[in-house]
Amino acid sequence: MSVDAILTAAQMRAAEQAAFDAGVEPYALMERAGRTAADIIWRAGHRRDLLILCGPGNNGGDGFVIARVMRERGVPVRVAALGESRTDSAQRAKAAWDGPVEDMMTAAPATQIVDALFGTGLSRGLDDAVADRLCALVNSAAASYAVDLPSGVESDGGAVLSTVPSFGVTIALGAWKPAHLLQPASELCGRLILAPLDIPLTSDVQRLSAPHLTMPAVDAHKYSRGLVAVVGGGMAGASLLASEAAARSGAGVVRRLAADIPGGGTHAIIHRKVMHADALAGELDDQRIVALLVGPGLGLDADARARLGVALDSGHPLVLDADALTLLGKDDTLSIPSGAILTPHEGEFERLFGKLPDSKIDRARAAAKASGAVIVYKGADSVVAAPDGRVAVEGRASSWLSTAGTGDVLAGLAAGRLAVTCDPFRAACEAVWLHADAAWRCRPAFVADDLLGALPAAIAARL
Ligand SMILES: NC(=O)C1=CN([C@@H]2O[C@H](COP(=O)(O)OP(=O)(O)OC[C@H]3O[C@@H](n4cnc5c(N)ncnc54)[C@H](O)[C@@H]3O)[C@@H](O)[C@H]2O)[C@@H](O)CC1
Ligand SMILES: Nc1ncnc2c1ncn2[C@@H]1O[C@H](COP(=O)(O)OP(=O)(O)O)[C@@H](O)[C@H]1O
Ligand SMILES: [K+]
Repeated sequence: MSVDAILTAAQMRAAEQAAFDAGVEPYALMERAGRTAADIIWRAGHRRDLLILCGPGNNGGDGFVIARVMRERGVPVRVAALGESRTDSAQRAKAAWDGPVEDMMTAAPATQIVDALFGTGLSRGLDDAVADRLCALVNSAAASYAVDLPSGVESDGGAVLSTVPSFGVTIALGAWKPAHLLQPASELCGRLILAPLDIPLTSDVQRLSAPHLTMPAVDAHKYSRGLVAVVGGGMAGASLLASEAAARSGAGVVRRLAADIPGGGTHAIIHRKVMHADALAGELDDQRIVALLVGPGLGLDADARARLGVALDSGHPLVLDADALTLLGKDDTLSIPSGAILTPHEGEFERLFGKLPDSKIDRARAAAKASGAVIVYKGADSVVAAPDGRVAVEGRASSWLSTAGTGDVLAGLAAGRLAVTCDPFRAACEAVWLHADAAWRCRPAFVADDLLGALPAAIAARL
């Protein structure tokens, strides 16, 4: 059973149903969910007074269980409901709570508030008056907890369907849901805590987990650790950042192929002067290259187009970023080689694949399937998708990453990890993780260059 699995509402319902079919009693599962959530709230809030808001479905049922368990522990608990409990389990949970039930719309505030109004069953936004009341109660509390999901967020896509306050903690029941990691919902969840329910889960969508990296082999040499080639273009800085990241990624050699030779920078990077596409073809005729990065600073002119064409024809495992993606998006004669890693941001993604429907996870997966490439769909939430359907979601990167050049660092890192692992999906996942970790290590207001210095520590932490 994976602690990283991300399930849609339908998959979660199917997992619950499978547990019921295997003999688990539905109400026993609600008791388990409520007790586990209560333990988490107890550890965070102790005996501070608590108001629990219970909705009409099973999320509300969880709320009644939490109320009973917390009161048994001596916490001053009040319960306020929104409508009548409609499911058998929720009715049982309510019947087991022998205290008063207030009306949510008139209940007085409390030091701690628990939102057990709606979870994965939400079908539309909350009515305005209910959403406003939820916001007022959460905003006036010292601590707030959302049970499974903040009420008003759409579980599968992370959309916000009505006004939703920011919670201190969201307790994911049984498994992560896409909304815990996808924006804009993720931002409103606060700290994420998983409450395991011990039921079998299956999903090929996972929360991006910390990679297990290894030291170079005892008999490693620079070529056995992988030669990365980086194709440069009109904007030197971008391919330099990418080359520097590749050089700190664990790869053995980095060779930058561009028309300029920079004066400074890391001397370990080999710069080869390549004035035109034909010369590039000659440089790429080297079987020791195990990862080739094209795109950062490439440019969009005819020469850039010609360099990209040569790179695509080279047969080397590719990482395509930035201008390479823009050129691919507008030139029908170019096609995405299967097995490549593509690292589009939102604009590049749309230029390449059009406006696809559904969640960011669905869009990334559809693009990976259609192109045969690994897609790193970047942004405040980054989704890595493989053509075979595997998906990893990184929902919690530092928003300070939204600065020029950080994407070039990611692309270089992806090329470096590709050279080390020879596995595009794994390399992409490792790169996204290390990039996000390096960003946290840089704290606020860093520039892309600062990420480079943080990469060795990010790697060391994963050995
Ligand atoms: N099956 C079970 O026993 C378990 C369920 N779990 C909990 O159950 C939740 C899912 O339960 P449900 O499927 O009952 O769904 P919810 O409790 O999320 O809500 C569903 C109910 O709300 C109504 N509704 C939806 N949107 C509304 C809106 N905007 N305004 C007013 N009413 C609205 C629906 O018609 C339905 O009656 C999970 O999020 C989780 O908290 C967990 O306790 C695990 C065990
Ligand atoms: N708000 C944000 N929160 C977290 N990460 C972000 C945010 N905005 C951008 N990023 C990350 O920063 C990087 C930016 O890449 P990109 O848009 O290609 O920039 P550039 O081309 O300037 O290098 C990506 O890894 C992206 O996922
Ligand atoms: K909730």
